Amino acid sequence: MSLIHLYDTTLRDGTQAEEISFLVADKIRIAQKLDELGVHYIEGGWPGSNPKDIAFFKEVKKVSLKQAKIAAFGSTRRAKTTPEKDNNLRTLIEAEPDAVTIFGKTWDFHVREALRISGEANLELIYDSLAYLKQHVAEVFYDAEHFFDGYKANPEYAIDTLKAAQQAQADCIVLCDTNGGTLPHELPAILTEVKKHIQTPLGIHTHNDSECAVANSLMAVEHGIVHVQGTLNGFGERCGNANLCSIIASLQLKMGHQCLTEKQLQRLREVSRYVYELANLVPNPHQAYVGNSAFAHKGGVHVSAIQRHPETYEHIRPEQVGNVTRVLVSDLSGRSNVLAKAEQFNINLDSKDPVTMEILEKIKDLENKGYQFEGAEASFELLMRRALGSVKQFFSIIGFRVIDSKRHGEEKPFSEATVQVKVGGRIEHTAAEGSGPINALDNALRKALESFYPQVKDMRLFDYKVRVLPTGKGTASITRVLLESGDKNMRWGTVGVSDNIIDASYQALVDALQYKLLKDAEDE
Ligand SMILES: CC(=O)SCCNC(=O)CCNC(=O)[C@H](O)C(C)(C)COP(=O)(O)OP(=O)(O)OC[C@H]1O[C@@H](n2cnc3c(N)ncnc32)[C@H](O)[C@@H]1OP(=O)(O)O
Ligand SMILES: CC(=O)C(=O)O
Repeated sequence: MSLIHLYDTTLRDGTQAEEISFLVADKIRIAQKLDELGVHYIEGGWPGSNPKDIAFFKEVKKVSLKQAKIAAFGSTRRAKTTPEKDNNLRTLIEAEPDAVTIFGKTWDFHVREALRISGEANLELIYDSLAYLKQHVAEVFYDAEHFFDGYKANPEYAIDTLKAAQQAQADCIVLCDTNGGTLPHELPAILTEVKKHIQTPLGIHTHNDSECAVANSLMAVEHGIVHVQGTLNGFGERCGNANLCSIIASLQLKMGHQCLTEKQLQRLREVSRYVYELANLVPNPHQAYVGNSAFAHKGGVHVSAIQRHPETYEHIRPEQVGNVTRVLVSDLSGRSNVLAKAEQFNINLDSKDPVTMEILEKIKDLENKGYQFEGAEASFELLMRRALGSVKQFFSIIGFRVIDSKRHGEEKPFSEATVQVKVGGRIEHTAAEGSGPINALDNALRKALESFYPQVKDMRLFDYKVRVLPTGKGTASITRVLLESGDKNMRWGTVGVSDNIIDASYQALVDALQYKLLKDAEDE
């Protein structure tokens, strides 16, 4: 199978997404990751747009990339000037990239309305901008903006614009579904027609407005396209660009195209998450191939089958893209879920052991009360170990009291908690203040335990989520609290449920502390 060139535009079209903006340093770090992943071209930005993008092209020269080529993006020249005098083309050349990509108009409607010039003048813009760039830059790509809409409106003119790019010796002509409205079944006939007129290698650049960006890209490859543009995680203008993570995995694992090495493909999830991290966005758990839920099995029937053979409910082996199989526990679980979790936690449990059924019934009962263990595996492990009688009672709480007072309108509320903790035969009675009642309780619990277990100081709270369960009881509703705690070695999730938010938080805090002490004791 032919080599498909992967062209990443996360740093350009990706930053056209509403919530995304990268610092220059972040752009450089992402470029390095993309290079390690093995993409062939990295579009770094539009130097004619802003100083940050100019700085990127300066800075990227200082890092040594293993194999990726850096591309700069811009448009054809402005109508009222010549290529030599056009500011945008000048900045593209001054950026000294390995490749330049410029977009031009294909759709006669855009030529009329957006550029307000004649069709003939637009053909000249395309031709002389590309021909000029070819004299200065090693590789020049042409993005035929709105190609599919333009072709549907006026096929002859759309093909003429591509011919102008071909005549100017563009190295690749990229057909863009700029508005993202094209559907996969439309592509084969259009591509067959294009290939009758154009011998220059063809590329594809799609947007996801009809949720078909990846499908359109794959269909295009199936019909002879050799260069695929997209962004990591599908970041991009409006609904986003074609998600390169999905494209790479499908091309390589399902369509037989060697884009990356096997080892590089195994880093797909890591790179996807790295880009989320630098974009300051929470990863989409349901993202194909690389998401947390992509190989997470919840239904008991599924879990039972994957334990017999993973392919029964997994379309690829998750480790091929650096992901892992996960088994979830919920009220949709059967014994297989419990047994799979026991194995994960190194707990010996037999399917015929009555405790297995007891644990399963307990989970279903707790889920019915509002508990959820998918984000609270530490609470679930404690539940299992408690059912088996195999967890040490590091401490017990005799009681707690939380006071939250605001004595007059302008005063900041004051929160204080007292707890009584018993460890062995000793009772510790402590009080602590906090920013709000939960924080005060957290502080008091830790303070009480620290004299017995100094390692509690290392524990940090990373996330605190409260969900009001829909009972229709207003402020008397049941709340579920999910905590994410951690130390220098790991992170763990715990859960509490109550019609009293402080009690729900208390349960999750106590589980978090118990789990920390349990894991530290195991390590010792
Ligand atoms: C499909 C895509 O995603 S293309 C990429 C879109 N990305 C961006 O626009 C982000 C970066 N853009 C920018 O920073 C700015 O828009 C700039 C610096 C490029 C241009 O800024 P301005 O000069 O103020 O123009 P403005 O943003 O209003 O854009 C309209 C101008 O672009 C021109 N233009 C649009 N497309 C093209 C094209 N393919 N070739 C030549 N000129 C074009 C229009 O004719 C118009 O020029 P005019 O005002 O002289 O008639
Ligand atoms: C070039 C480009 O980004 C587009 O047509 O969507």
